[in-house]
Amino acid sequence: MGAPVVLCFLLREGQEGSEVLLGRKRRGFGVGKIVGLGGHIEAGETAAQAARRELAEEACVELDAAAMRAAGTVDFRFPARPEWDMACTMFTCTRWEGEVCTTEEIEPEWFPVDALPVDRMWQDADHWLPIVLTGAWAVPPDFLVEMAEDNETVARFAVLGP
Ligand SMILES: Nc1[nH]c(=O)nc2c1ncn2[C@H]1C[C@H](O)[C@@H](COP(=O)(O)OP(=O)(O)OP(=O)(O)O)O1
Repeated sequence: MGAPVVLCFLLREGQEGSEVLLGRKRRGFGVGKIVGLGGHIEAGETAAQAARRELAEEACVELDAAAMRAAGTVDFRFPARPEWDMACTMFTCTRWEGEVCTTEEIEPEWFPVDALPVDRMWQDADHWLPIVLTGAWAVPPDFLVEMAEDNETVARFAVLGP
């Protein structure tokens, strides 16, 4: 299993429908890409606690724990770079306090759920993110993403469950 990480997708209703908060990564892993907000789960933290800490650190918002919904998992595998493997737990959240801000880590931006910036994201996001964000599942889905030798192209994608 890869390093435990979390992603949390804030959702709001815009004029054209549902919108999600993503952001341009300004440093570290995936720099330059549009990514979900989140990061590594620290020792002693639950995934939900890590999501609240990361969203406060990366985007200045305090999530309302009661408005967080478990949204599945992604097992990210990088066979050419196994130290990059990550076991990702996901949440959506529809209520928070504070104004979204830009930090050293990320420049957050709202996108319509039906027009995700997939050309500027990790190539695999197109496979799983629309499913996660529609929320049209009763049980949160579990995905497997295996990257090719270049650590960018998707070699294998699978929905493991439910
Ligand atoms: N193939 C992939 N596609 C994708 O969309 N997101 C991926 C991915 N592989 C990893 N991620 C995400 C999951 C995780 O939340 C994030 C890890 O990057 P982090 O922001 O945690 O890394 P950093 O080391 O820059 O920062 P910290 O954890 O804050 O130290 O990358």
